[in-house]
Amino acid sequence: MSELRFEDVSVHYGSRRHGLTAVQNANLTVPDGQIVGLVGESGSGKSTLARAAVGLASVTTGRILLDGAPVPLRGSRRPVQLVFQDPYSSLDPRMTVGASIGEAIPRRAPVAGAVLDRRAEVARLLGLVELDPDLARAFPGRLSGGQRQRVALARALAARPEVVIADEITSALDVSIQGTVLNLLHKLLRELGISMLFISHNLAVVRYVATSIAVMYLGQIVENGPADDVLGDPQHPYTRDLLAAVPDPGHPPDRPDDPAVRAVADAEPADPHRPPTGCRYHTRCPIGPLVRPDRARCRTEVPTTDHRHHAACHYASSAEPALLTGDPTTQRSTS
Ligand SMILES: Nc1ncnc2c1ncn2[C@@H]1O[C@H](COP(=O)(O)OP(=O)(O)OP(=O)(O)O)[C@@H](O)[C@H]1O
Repeated sequence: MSELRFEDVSVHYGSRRHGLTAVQNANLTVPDGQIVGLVGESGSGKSTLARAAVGLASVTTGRILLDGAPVPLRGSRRPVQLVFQDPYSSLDPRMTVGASIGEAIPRRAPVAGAVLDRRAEVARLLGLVELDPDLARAFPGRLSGGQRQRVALARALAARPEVVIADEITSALDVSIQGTVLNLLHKLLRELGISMLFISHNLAVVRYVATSIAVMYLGQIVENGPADDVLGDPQHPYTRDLLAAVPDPGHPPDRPDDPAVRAVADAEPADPHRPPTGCRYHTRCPIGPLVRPDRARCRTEVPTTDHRHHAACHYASSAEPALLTGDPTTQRSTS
């Protein structure tokens, strides 16, 4: 069993007065053997949550647990591994692929044959990520982006992790290569029984791999549940907006002459140093006080996440987004 659990995790950067809370009270579970997708726009705190799980960012409050115990961050056993977005900067250009992967293999007692063992282990790891073992002698400069990302994955697997956190690992790749890397991930996790937190700003990619999905906005997880529910019946207006942003030829575009569309489009992006009070999305929300003055509570009251699949919105059950229904005064009130 390998379950990664974030319990009420907050991460604050900088000084108490002038810093910024990049993650606030995040609760998230990556169950054994499952892929959980974490989505949200740039700056929402996804990478910070990932870095906190491996000790690269300090947890200010809350706990991160692996099977109920704090994640080991020191020593040779590193059961949670992070794979970064950029395969160009995550590999040392002066080291061969084999040396890079070999370096990540935990040290064992220095016994005769250990060098050979290590070489065999590097070959096994390259095989796992479907690369030719001869590439061990190559330098990263000779590899394509997709090959580098496979090497980065092999490095993570060298530690025999129980959980892998993949942070935007396909974002820098050509679309044609993204699919093969995603298929490889699927296969590996099934074969090795590894759990995964898969971070992406791209809902279409997350939809492809994840069994459940958490949505982050401005440091908070605003919706969380089984992938089919979150994608098929999104409750939080931010999730709906993310979904609407995924190109869908069968869907009519928003009407730019709609006053609600204009009000939301004209809204200033929120400042993470001074996040909005109440619901953090209220300054951009298409069903909030921006277009519905009677929903002033969104400005002051923090919504709880007690809806069907955990959406932090006072009006989560008001199914139609204002953007698509036009005149806000004719909308059904659910308050
Ligand atoms: N080391 C740091 N010091 C101060 N602020 C930081 C640091 N790292 C990130 N931030 C800030 O924390 C917030 C969350 O950033 P984070 O990188 O976690 O978001 P993200 O959702 O992963 O975005 P992206 O997809 O662009 O990486 C942002 O406002 C960012 O500017």
